[in-house]
Amino acid sequence: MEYLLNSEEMKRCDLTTIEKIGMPSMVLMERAALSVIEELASFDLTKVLIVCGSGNNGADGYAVARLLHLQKIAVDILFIGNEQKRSPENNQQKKIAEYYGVKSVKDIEINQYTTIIDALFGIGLSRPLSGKYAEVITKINQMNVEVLSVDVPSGISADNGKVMGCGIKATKTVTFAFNKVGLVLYPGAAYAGMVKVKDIGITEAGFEEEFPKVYSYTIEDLAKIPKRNPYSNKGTYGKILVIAGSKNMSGAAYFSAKAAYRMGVGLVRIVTPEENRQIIQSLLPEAIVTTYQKKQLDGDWLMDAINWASVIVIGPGMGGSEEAHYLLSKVLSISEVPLVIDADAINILAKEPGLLQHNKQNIILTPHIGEMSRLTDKPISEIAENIIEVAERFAKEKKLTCVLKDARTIVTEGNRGTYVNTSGNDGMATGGTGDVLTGVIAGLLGQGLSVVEAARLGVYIHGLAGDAAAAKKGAYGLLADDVCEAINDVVK
Ligand SMILES: NC(=O)C1=CN([C@@H]2O[C@H](COP(=O)(O)OP(=O)(O)OC[C@H]3O[C@@H](n4cnc5c(N)ncnc54)[C@H](O)[C@@H]3O)[C@@H](O)[C@H]2O)[C@@H](O)CC1
Ligand SMILES: [K+]
Repeated sequence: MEYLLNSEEMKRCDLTTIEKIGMPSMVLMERAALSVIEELASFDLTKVLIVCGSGNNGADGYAVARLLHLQKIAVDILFIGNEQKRSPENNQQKKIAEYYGVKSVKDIEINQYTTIIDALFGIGLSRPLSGKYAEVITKINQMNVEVLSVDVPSGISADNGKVMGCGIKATKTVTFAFNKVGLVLYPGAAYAGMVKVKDIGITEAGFEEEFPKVYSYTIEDLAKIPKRNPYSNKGTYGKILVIAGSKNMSGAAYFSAKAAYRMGVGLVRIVTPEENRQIIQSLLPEAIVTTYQKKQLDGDWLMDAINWASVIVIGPGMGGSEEAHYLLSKVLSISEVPLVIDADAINILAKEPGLLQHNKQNIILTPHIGEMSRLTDKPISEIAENIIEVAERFAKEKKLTCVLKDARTIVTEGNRGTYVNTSGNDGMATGGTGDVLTGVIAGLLGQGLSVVEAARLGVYIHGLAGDAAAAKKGAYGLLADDVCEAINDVVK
């Protein structure tokens, strides 16, 4: 697990470390500068320019300049800011750098530098950039030179990854103590380049009682996958009912069901229109197939299927027909088991939110941004820009677990910690991968994970499977089936 801090949380942690724990600010800064030097090993240091602002991010820049200068590396400092507004540490670092004879310049000479170090703004950025700051950032971005950003690419909000007017496009960002939300969410993640989190002596002790709200998973979290039991049978690992597919649309049911099997469940039963029987049975003979015909929905078969299941997936490829509507309303009103609601079932809910009145607080809803836009009546751009807040508010209001799918998928119950997923790649932006996700989540539910844990871990595993598949086949031609097949590279 990795915490993702916002600037307020990081500032509080800095302050506690300095004032309560007693670690001197200048010691932290020296370690910060040394960690930047370590990460410069792969850069061409023939001639380095360090752009410094007037706060403590700029102070880090002066310290890096001095350390490089003392290693006999040619380095210039360009100060952009207000002399009167320098922080105490900035003044002190400037004085030390000047004592050792580090050179300052007044402007950037194009084509002179092989590396630029960006120490204009870090977590202290508080408003959009304009004037001389915007000018220098635009100039740096236009130069064909590698850039290392100190802590945060200047102009990117550490809170949410938004570009505040303009932002440095870094090759690498060296961030201190903990990763930041704004380096993980887009567009910030794209501006940050490769992100390295460096220990500078600030630890979780600095959180005191109040831990950061947002976090991500790392490979160690795979230990949360339930262990297999040597004394078990196929009923032990869950009975998953997948209500999916419509006439001419059988793939979604197949992907969801197959992913659940790949994730380790014992039994999967697919409920789908009669037209899909043959194709599903030949694609996935392991599945039990129950089919229905138009206008033949009533009857014991549906109750039997619902009562049989320990987990239900509903929606993939189901369409918006009367039958789909009937199935969803039945499941929502009768079922007591965890539900994964996706795709067409989400669109039905968007039109008829009253169907959620029977919500037994065991629902995982997995909208992508377009579906969330239909659910909330908000424009897609507004959702993309406020992805964490939108997911949290929706989950809290509807009392469910929301999996808001995007390049960085959010998983939240609304009031506790919020998960931001960092696994996965752009190859997964292809038809069917969402169906695979429902199967992975259902598989984890079937093996006993809580609703929110299955959602978080499912999203993480699904992304890792996408990464494993892309490593083998490349991102361009990735198919949902490749992601499905790669689940077992992740879960062994
Ligand atoms: N001892 C410490 O406090 C440590 C601080 N560290 C560094 O310090 C940074 C935080 O320092 P600060 O809190 O001083 O913040 P910054 O250095 O990020 O910037 C703050 C300054 O920029 C001004 N500012 C904000 N937005 C502006 C805008 N749009 N246009 C013009 N001016 C603007 C603020 O008024 C303030 O003067 C971290 O990102 C990190 O790099 C690290 O060295 C770790 C230790
Ligand atoms: K910076």
